[in-house]
Amino acid sequence: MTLLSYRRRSAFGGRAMDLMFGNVVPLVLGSIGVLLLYQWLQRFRQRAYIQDAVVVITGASSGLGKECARVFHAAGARLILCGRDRTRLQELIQELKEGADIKQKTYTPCTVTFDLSDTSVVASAAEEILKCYGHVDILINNAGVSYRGTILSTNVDVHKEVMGINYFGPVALTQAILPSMVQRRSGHVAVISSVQGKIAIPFRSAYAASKHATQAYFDCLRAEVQQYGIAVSVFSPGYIRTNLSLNAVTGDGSRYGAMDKNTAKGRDPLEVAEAVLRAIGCKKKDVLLAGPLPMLAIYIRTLCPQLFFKLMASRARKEQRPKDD
Ligand SMILES: NC(=O)C1=CN([C@@H]2O[C@H](COP(=O)(O)OP(=O)(O)OC[C@H]3O[C@@H](n4cnc5c(N)ncnc54)[C@H](OP(=O)(O)O)[C@@H]3O)[C@@H](O)[C@H]2O)C=CC1
Ligand SMILES: CCCCCCCCCCCCCCCC(=O)OCC(=O)COP(=O)(O)O
Repeated sequence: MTLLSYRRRSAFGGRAMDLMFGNVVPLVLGSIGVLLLYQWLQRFRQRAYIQDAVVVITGASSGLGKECARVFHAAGARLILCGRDRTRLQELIQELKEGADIKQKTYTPCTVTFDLSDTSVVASAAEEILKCYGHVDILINNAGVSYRGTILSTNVDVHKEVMGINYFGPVALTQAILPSMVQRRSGHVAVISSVQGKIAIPFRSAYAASKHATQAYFDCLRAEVQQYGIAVSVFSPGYIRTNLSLNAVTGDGSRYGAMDKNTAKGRDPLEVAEAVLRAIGCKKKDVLLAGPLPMLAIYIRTLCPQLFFKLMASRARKEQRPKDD
């Protein structure tokens, strides 16, 4: 290497170092700073959105609804807890009071008890809800029931019962609360649907149908009420470790009463509730809270329906075999 080429090279290296420390490093550090600031602002906005907000949660007496009550209470929301069993709701309020963080401003929740399957009482329940704080900021339609059975052995009344609780109940409650949100030009309606609102699997006809109807109704609602400043979030979780399978109804209307393996191995309801809180805080519209397999199933159903139908038919044959035997 000649002296000249060595000098040229070291001059080039020097310029590269100048460029690096003069432009690239400040640019990278600046971008990281902007990103962190953006994240901090997002978190601040999410917290401010929930703090003092009037939040209604249906099905708050157990499972996901109970955990939603915990996380929204801890975040400073003014809760109105709904369910059919006043005693269980009062027990939850006691638990929330005892576990409250003294650094966070929290409110003692109100309760409104009613049966969602009886649409004739939903309007008066909504009035009672609206009387608590004069308005509702966030309505979380969480209450629901599942079903297990073959279509051949299922009474039509069971389909009506499941549709009543999972679909007509939330529709009636939402429509009773909506006018007050429209009047205020503000509000947020959320619903806990399911992966089964996007794909239908065998032996869940009544449940999957009710969740597909839910997805469709709330998608229409989102489009219609955005102009009034009202947000709509649809959540589609996969299996969650709750009493859902125990409380499921069967084809003859009796309680299924067993803890399914998939439910027992499902996600922790507290973790799901935290994801619901975060997503509502940033007004997410459609939130899938499921693992890779249900996600893959949704893609296959959309992009390659013939394969999905084959897979489901084979699943139906396999699952039915032990029962037939
Ligand atoms: N667990 C899971 O794997 C998944 C659940 N989901 C959905 O999450 C939601 C919550 O279910 P989850 O917590 O798992 O199940 P749980 O059975 O633990 O809770 C269901 C809740 O709904 C309430 N409820 C049921 N029927 C009625 C009714 N007729 N009127 C009023 N309230 C009623 C129950 O209240 P009460 O005390 O009065 O019985 C209970 O609080 C449901 O919509 C479910 O479809 C979605 C995906 C997966
Ligand atoms: C050749 C590629 C193979 C890929 C296989 C993909 C097909 C896998 C099927 C997966 C089905 C997932 C079903 C998930 C159901 C679910 O999470 O439901 C949530 C619930 O609401 C639970 O209610 P349930 O009453 O059924 O417990």
